[in-house]
Amino acid sequence: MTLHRSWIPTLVVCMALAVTGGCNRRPAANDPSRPGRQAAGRAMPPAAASPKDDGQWIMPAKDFANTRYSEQAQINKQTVGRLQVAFTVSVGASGGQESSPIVAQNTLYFVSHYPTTLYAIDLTQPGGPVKWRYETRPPAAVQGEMCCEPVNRGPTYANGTVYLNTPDTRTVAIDATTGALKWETRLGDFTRGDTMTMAPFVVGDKVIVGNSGAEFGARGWIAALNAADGSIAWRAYSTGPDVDVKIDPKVFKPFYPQYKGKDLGVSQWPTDAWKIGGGTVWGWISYDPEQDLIFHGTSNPAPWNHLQRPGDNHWTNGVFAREPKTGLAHWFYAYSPHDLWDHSGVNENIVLDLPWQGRTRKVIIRPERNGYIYVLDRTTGEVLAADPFIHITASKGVDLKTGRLRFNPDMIPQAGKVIRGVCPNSPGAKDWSPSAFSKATGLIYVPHNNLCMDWETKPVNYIAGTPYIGVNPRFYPGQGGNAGEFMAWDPVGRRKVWTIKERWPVWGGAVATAGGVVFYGNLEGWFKAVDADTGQELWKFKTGSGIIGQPTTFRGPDGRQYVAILSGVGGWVGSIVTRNLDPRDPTAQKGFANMTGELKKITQPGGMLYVFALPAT
Ligand SMILES: O=C(O)c1cc(C(=O)O)c2c(n1)C(=O)C(=O)c1cc(C(=O)O)[nH]c1-2
Repeated sequence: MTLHRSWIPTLVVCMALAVTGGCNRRPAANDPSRPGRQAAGRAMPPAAASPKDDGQWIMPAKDFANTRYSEQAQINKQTVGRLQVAFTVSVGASGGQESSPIVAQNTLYFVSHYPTTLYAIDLTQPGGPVKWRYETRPPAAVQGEMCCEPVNRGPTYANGTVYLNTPDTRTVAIDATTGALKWETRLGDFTRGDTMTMAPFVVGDKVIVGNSGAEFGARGWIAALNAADGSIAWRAYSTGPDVDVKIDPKVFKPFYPQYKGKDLGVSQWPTDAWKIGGGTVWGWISYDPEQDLIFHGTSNPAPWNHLQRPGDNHWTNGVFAREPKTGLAHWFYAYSPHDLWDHSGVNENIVLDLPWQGRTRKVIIRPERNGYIYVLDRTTGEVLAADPFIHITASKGVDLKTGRLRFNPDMIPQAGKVIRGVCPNSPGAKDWSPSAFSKATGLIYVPHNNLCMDWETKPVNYIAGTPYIGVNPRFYPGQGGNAGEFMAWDPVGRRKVWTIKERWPVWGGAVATAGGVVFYGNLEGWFKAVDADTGQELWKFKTGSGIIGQPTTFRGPDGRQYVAILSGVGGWVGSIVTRNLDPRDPTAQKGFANMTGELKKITQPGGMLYVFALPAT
């Protein structure tokens, strides 16, 4: 663990006070439950987007603001060392387990890797028996249509219904009590590379979902289904004419001039290339109830080989603010216009009110794949800051006047040349693995990577339903040799506060709690609790397989606090293990096999839910 210099005095004081538990008590002014909390000089989500914790965890990101913060504090810095397994449940499938275990009405729900089964676990009974399971049974052929394994990022709960997506593009609504199917809606054609892995996001009476498949030339979209019957309320594409993108000039007011003009989703592409141009919506969605706007990312343009698609490739690799009821876009910002490196822009946008130059700004904060942590004004899409959080060679910063990423001219891929030392690589400084924001510390906890690559472009033809990439990449760890990190970032001071170096990319999510503890897992299978202020390791448990899941924490029917995590290596980073790939081809696993051969010796496939609690007294 590396502690940044400015925090060393605090740590020394903390260590001196440790006997009295001094550092665990926050000053009253910092109490997140205190009225007027926005004025405390630290970032804070708006109360409507992150209401007081009721002990449940009904959506993967915990709340509309995407904080992944729990006010449960039974498990805290003093007690966490006594955490033990309360029960385990087999997932019934191996392959990457990315689902969050969500909790509503004394039932825990999660979705397995393919064959994508939804489980309901009874929390009122000892040992967590399975109440019911719902098998979605996607066709086996879909497994070959997914870039990074047929993973699933979890179910979501609203008003007595559990919603999930299937790899073959169905959104399914299940009665939360009985496990009976309420409705299912098919949204695409997986034989043409249209698939789904993301967790649905419910706002009011709309279930909002998006597709995967940019690596197969799928055209990206986000859609809202009516919760009552699954009918499609609207669908907005990430490429093509304004009418398809749901851009209406009367409503769409982007901050920067490069987003103004008619049908830029057509003109910023070679003829017809937008039809197979990616921009899928496979990541996280957040919501600001004050403005009644959702924020969602769009993935990389297809193919990865940028020589085949001159132009800014609107509206890929950016973030849209949209009305949840109509889908109409209010603003857009592109993190990586004319993407060079598969810097798929779908990471979480955490909704915060941030003290900024003497006033409070309404922002979203976004740790981005290209290596910068962005602060955007969420009312306009203006970039307030874009600070690097890892060593970057691929670009030279973001021009805050124009909002444009400044590519490093020495690194621009050319035909017939291998570009070496590109940092970050294509999974980026941070892939989908979601961060947590703590209302207690005001810090953002970011699971991320430290990876670089060599990149060789080669022409590729589009053949529906087959990979459409056009690059031979080769990945390796970045500066220092550690391929992953887990860091605490101060959004007000705009600096790393501490960081924990991990040998492998950190591919799972994080949870922060009022107990001053942060949880995350690593690819070796260790599930860890660290001190939210200092990063000091407080507890760890070795699960049966590498962890790429999202932890959650909740209050059980017995009044005790529980922490849940799915273990099960896989996803892009772990498919060398689950698919038993041959590491002698350095470009296999889309470049990862060059560095993940050893992972096969360290962990094995296998899916298991682990639920931890303090010993009952
Ligand atoms: O552009 C896309 O459509 C798309 C989809 C997915 C996915 O749905 O899993 C991933 C990616 N891209 C991607 O770029 C990526 O790094 C990635 C990692 C993973 C994973 O589960 O480990 N999925 C995906």
